[in-house]
Amino acid sequence: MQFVQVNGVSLHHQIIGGPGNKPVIVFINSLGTDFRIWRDVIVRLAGSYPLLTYDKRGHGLSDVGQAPYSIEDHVDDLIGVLEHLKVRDAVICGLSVGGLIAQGLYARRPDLVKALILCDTAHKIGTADMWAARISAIEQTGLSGIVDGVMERWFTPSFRENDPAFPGYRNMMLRQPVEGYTGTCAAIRDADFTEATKRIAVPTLCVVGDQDGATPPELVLSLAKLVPGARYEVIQGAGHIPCVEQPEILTTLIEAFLAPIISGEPAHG
Ligand SMILES: O=C(O)CC1=CCC(=O)O1
Repeated sequence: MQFVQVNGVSLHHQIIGGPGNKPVIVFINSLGTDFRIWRDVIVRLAGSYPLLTYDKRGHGLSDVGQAPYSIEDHVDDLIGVLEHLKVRDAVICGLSVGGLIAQGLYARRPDLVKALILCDTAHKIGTADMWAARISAIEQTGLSGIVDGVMERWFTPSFRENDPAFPGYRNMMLRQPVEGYTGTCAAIRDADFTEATKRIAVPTLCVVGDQDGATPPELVLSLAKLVPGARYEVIQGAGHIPCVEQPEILTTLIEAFLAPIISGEPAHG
């Protein structure tokens, strides 16, 4: 178990070593999940790249700290983890709110970022009213009152009906600290990277599940169009969390995106 104290909170993370001449790939999880969602991607990439996963504050085994949060709080934490581990020039792979944190990291500390993988995310996710309604529903009913609606956005009907892993991921959401969850809803509500994304100057892959009910393909395409030269890919047979539902396809896309960057060839959109 690896823990680091940054900005007054203890953050749970995991490093899996890899070749010293390759950049570290840093994975940032989504709202209501912990870093176990990356497991089936990590096992496929292990040995090829150094890999870092962590639980953002209010999630997993990390402390909750003082909620509500801003995206900048989450960015500060990530900077703290990267500085503690002396990681620079990393490939930052963020899912959903993790993608907002990735965009915020690039805006603040481009020196830490070699490339971006923006997975099922956007420059702006949802509306202020939508997030206010979700926070208020949770205050009345707890996470159990919203979990079924969230699962419909996270996973395809086939995964929900047939995959033995589904109940485990439902449990994962239900077991997140309520304050950490609503605190991060507030951070998403207030985040807008529409202007910042236009200034991204590192190779960027935008990828989305074809059945994503939270950040649908059209929204992720609009993100990809904002980022100069970004590559856009749609994963068939996945909802909002392709690292769980289609890890093989996502890993192949990540490897294909990174290969020319690592070998020094130009990456195209
Ligand atoms: O909970 C959802 O609807 C999906 C989601 C939105 C932002 C995030 O990180 O996950």
